[in-house]
Amino acid sequence: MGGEKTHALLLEDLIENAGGCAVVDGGFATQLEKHGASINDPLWSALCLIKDPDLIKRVHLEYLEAGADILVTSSYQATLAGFQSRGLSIEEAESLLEKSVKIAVEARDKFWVAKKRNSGHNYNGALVAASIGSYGAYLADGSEYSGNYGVKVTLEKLKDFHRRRLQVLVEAGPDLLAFETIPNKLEAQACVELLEEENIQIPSWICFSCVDGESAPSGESFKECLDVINKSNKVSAVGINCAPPHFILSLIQRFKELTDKAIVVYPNSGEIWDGTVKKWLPSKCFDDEKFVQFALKWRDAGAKLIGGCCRTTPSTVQSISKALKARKPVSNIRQIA
Ligand SMILES: C[S+](C)CC[C@H](N)C(=O)O
Ligand SMILES: N[C@@H](CCS)C(=O)O
Ligand SMILES: [Zn+2]
Repeated sequence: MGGEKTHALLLEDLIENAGGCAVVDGGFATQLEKHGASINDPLWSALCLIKDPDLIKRVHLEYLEAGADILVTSSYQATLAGFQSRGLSIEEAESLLEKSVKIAVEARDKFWVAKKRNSGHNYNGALVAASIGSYGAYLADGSEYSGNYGVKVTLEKLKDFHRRRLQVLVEAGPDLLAFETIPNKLEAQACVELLEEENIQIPSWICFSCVDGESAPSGESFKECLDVINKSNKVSAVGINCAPPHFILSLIQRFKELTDKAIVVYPNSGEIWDGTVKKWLPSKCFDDEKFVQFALKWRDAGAKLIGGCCRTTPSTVQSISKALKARKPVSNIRQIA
């Protein structure tokens, strides 16, 4: 069996062992802020890789305790260019990227060793997904929600932007890759081409942002976007993250028509990010109870990976996990070494 097959099975096994639908963690940056971290900065949550790595580990452990089967790393807005513009060397920047994966792996291993000692727990051995935030996240101008990168941003430029970060993250040993808040077809294409060109052997998901409930933020249809992704077997799952929960059900139904890949959804609380003032604005917001009602519908509509994004917390994930795993047969509990 080739390495690629083994790695792809890791995600499939997790979904099966979770009872048919695995739980992704919740708002990572949100939880850092709950603990007092100040991330109003061009590096956003990645600032904590420099300032407070212990807090990153603490937040990962909180999401594991809440029942997350997948931890998404702190690298969403961690980029080589971003770190270098703060005066760090390329070596230091690469080492911070590597650290984002190592911290999550350490948290996962520590948690699992402790849980394995007690029989009767209902946890799965979690996987670590290295976050790869969109180019718009790096720009820090709200363009991960507009998809408007301007005419100068070509396919090659996007591939150049992502390539070295992708290589460093993969070398650090995550279980999978999570492309997040991709706002247009061009960037989806760049991600797919990079996975092929770099011959990446671990599974990945590509998640789009969405601001109208219908299309990618750029206005391009999800059919166009998914046609690009469907061509590659390097992508295991596709979906939506950091969009309002009330958009999700119909998007899952749409995606089911457009792809055979697993569907992953982890929406935000419904608040809207204002990229100019760098604040979450209240909108049609949803509490944990409502989020869970939605999550059950998303599961029934065929989503295989469900979690929360910005403004959701460990309490949201705990509620989702309890609800989604209520039917999980005891014999299915994953016991990996
Ligand atoms: C997912 S958004 C809230 C992340 C922050 C944004 N890229 C910014 O830096 O303004
Ligand atoms: N993984 C990132 C996504 C931001 S949209 C986070 O949770 O902070
Ligand atoms: Zn988010």
